[in-house]
Amino acid sequence: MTIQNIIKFINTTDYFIIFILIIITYIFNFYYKHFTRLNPIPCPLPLPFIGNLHNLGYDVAIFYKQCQQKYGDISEAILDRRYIILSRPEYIEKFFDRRIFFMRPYSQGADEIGMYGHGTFFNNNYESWKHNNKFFTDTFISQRFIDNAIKSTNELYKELSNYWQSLGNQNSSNNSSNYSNDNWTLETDFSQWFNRFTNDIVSIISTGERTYSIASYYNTQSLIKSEYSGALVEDGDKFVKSIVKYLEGLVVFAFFNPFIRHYIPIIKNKSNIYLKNRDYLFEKLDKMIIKRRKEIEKISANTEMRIDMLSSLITANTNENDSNGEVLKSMPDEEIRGMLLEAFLGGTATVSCKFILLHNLLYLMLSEIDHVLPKSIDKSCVSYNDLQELRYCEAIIKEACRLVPAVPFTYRTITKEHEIAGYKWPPGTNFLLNFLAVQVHPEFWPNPEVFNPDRFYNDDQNDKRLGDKSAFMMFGGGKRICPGRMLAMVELLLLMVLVYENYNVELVNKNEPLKISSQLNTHCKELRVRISPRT
Ligand code: HEM
Repeated sequence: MTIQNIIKFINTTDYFIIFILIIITYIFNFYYKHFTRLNPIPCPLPLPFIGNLHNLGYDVAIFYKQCQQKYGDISEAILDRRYIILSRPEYIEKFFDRRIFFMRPYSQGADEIGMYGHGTFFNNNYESWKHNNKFFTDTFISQRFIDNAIKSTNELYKELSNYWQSLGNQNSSNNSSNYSNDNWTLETDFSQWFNRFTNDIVSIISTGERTYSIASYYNTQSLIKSEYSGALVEDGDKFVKSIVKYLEGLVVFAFFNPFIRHYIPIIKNKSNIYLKNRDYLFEKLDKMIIKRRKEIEKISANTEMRIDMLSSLITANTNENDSNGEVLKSMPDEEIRGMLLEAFLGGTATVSCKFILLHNLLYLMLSEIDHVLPKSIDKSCVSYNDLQELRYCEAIIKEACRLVPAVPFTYRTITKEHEIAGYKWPPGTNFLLNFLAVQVHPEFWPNPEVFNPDRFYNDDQNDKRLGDKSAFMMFGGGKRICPGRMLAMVELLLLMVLVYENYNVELVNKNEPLKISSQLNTHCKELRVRISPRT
């Protein structure tokens, strides 16, 4: 009997029964594999097809923290694959060994969204990662770039301050008859300003060009418009929104398996929106590269090059030979785009999120700022050395980051057998390093939920655990430690000096919980504050 004849004999009920049998076999196989897996670790029960995706909820980091609370310092979850969740410093320590290059789990989603294999974060090719990482490190840690960042932050702050003053005056003149130029109040959303501020700064440092994104936010709030052309400002607004959207989409591409992304209607639609946003963003970054390439071609050999990462990336290796005398290839545009993308992703929401959560202990913060940088000195001359003296302010930043990490977890995959947390794991096992849970672990932090910067200030506290690098991982660790860490700290300290010295900033709604959510990084959705000049 031919297959066609067999098909003729099968009716609708038979098809239905076959379908049900396939599903039952799949479910049986799924749970068989689950209950006979190597090193079974306590975990929430996964469901066929979706694993533990239904447990993720809106906040991924909270889910991992709950795993620690419910199942202990080692637990596991099935997302696009099995992840072992490590929530104790000793378990994580191994991944911070600077001699080992740990890979990140391969992710088809990261490939689809255009990050896999480029830049550093999702790059598992050691040679290419090393090359790119050196670029980031040279850029963001060199004194020349840091000085440029300080200068640009000062200049941009002046612009921000003018916008606040203008908005404050517009609002106060409407609402009160006895206001004056230095006696105004502005109620506004801090998170919108600083997402844009840090985007503008990272753009200046990375590309030498502004995105005009703070001007764009000012225009949406003000009757008087900024001096920049409408098109530039609109472009800046679209750009910063697209960076934030790209970051938001990363979680869908990193953790949802391809079947769900491609075939489940609501998620498929969302994924398509993120892919469209990727296309816009990549086109924009490509245009920046082409423009700068053309500018560089016109610059004569004797002229000094502008200090920005894009120029360095474009001119890298040109006219140079390797140790064997071979002419080195310059970096392809696709690779440069990957590096720019990571700089924008790393520099936009992470720094701003941290900055806007620094309200606590304002009084102590201000007295240190006034002591190190007396009010009389011109803040636009603040040097890197001055900032290093702000030790209490730095402790505040660290403590805020301990409680609400800007990056609440990271991940690694192993390529050789390793013993971790008392179990032997085969190559290919994926691990989640659960920073959020470790940084409030009661065995390592006394009164973990209490905000107390003294933990990072009092050197003589003699608390051995503070010396344990894996109990506090603001910037991760090992070879893959954040290359933007120095820039991030400088920017945070400088913004603290500039904003809090000159303005009274108070929360509009002191009792309202913070509107934050964590995907791959923590994002502050809104923070309503009341700003007025400090006299
Ligand atoms: C407060 C601000 C910031 C925080 C808290 C932060 C934190 C982190 C953390 C925890 C990681 C993961 C490290 C690991 O896997 O061990 C990371 C990676 C990274 N960060 Fe940052 N970051 C910040 C700002 C920045 C800035 C300003 C940039 C660049 C402009 C940047 C660029 C990167 C890059 C490229 C990586 C990937 C490194 C790799 O995998 O080799 N970050 N960051």
